[in-house]
Amino acid sequence: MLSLALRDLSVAFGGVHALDGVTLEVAQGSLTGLIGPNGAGKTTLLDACTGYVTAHGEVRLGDRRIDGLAPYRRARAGLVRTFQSLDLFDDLTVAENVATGMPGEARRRWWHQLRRMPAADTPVVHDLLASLGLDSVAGALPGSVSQGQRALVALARALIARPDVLLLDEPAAGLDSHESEELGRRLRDVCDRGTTVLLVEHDMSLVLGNCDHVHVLDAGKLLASGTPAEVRKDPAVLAAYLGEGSPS
Ligand SMILES: Nc1ncnc2c1ncn2[C@@H]1O[C@H](COP(=O)(O)OP(=O)(O)OP(=O)(O)O)[C@@H](O)[C@H]1O
Repeated sequence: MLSLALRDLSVAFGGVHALDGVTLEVAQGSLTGLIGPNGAGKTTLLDACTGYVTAHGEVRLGDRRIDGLAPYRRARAGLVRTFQSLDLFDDLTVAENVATGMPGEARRRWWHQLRRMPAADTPVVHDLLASLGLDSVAGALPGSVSQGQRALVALARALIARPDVLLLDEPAAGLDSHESEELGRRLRDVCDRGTTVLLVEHDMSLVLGNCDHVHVLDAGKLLASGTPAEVRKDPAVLAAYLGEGSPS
């Protein structure tokens, strides 16, 4: 379990300052939300942390500065992310999808030690599926399970790499309110088991109902930070959301 700290992080796309000097911390072991209106820079912040865009500024995982590392090295260091589109493999089962997230070394170890047992059949995959309530659909194809279950499969595929810090990009997109509540409970559980989580989300109930702390971005800048109760009544946050629906 590690913290994630960003210092003066900036990203420009031509003349667009998608991120403009953002400094914030995701405390070790916390479920932290990152919200903001469309185009605020939330996905760009995840891209900058994971090395998918050129950024200036510092990214620290615990005590280690990682902003100079290639994306795969940041993942190896313990920083793992999901993407807005779930990008599950339609022709692989739920368990096989999750196994694709296993670090190559772990996959090879299982493969050799257990007489060529496929990674998807290993206890580590099935224990993770069980912890997320997916054991009954382990052998199903993603197209035959609910959207809520697909979101959990994407979460499991990220968790199988045993990240210290997990970045989630709109995991509740397309979920109904029951599925979103279920996801919130699962995310709390993930944190309680020792993973630090940064949650980018438009679903305000999910963020304000479950997060320990919330950061708010607007036009590439950090607008506010605080507990859900503090952020909910912050006048600057309410103003930023006018016309998009208040975060209350
Ligand atoms: N590859 C790119 N090239 C040019 N501009 C980009 C690129 N990616 C993002 N932008 C711009 O950067 C700004 C921030 O975009 P970003 O996708 O990070 O916002 P967001 O907060 O994640 O939005 P949303 O909630 O709609 O997903 C926007 O003005 C966007 O148009």
